[in-house]
Amino acid sequence: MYSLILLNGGIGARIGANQPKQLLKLRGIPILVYALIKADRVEKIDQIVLNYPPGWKEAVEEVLEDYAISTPVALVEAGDSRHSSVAAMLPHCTNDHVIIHEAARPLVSQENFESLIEDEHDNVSLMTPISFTVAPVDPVTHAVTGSLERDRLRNVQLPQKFAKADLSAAHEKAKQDGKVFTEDATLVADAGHPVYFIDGSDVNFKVTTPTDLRMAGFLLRPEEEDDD
Ligand SMILES: C[C@](O)(CO)[C@H](O)COP(=O)(O)O
Repeated sequence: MYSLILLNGGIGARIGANQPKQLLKLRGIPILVYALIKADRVEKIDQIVLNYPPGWKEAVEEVLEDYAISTPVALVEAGDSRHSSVAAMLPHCTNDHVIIHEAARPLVSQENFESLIEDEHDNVSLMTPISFTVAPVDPVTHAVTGSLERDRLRNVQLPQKFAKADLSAAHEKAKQDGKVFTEDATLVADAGHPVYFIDGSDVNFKVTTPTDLRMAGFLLRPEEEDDD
């Protein structure tokens, strides 16, 4: 069985709302609820560890009361970084295998979770091929400093699954080395544990900007409004 670490602790500054973006409503439902509902349907997830931005515990508790999520949910206050949040949530996980997802990806599907679980490897991330070009640059001088081979790059998505022992050891190592990562697949791989990717889906994008918010509202099918 799997514990789901559901990252919900950001304040979503890039959206410019007066509340964390994951509490904003899309088609009448808080963004956070879409991922909760999908995870709740996955038979092999028997625990959800959910964090909340400091000061927003009651608001998140109200959301949980309003939607009938049957999987037990443990609430943990978010740290001041993604690293510290994941590290603080890990000890609450009751299983040896964990899945990490983020509330800001409301278009995740039940199949996304299940394809990870079905994969034979312990440490696996959804990823998609890149359809554009990524260039290394010097952000100060605006000089282009090289080139990257597109076939050897992937857009890292969540959800991801990990052996809890590998994830804990990798977090400890990153802390000791003073290294910062923007997600956990590269953090675990950097610590020397094998990590693999399987195909994600373009639809499972992260809602970061006001434009993303509009696109997500457009793509969320009315069928999903009936799920609560
Ligand atoms: C985890 C992530 O969504 C992978 O694509 C991304 O790195 C998150 O970035 P953020 O700046 O923490 O929103």
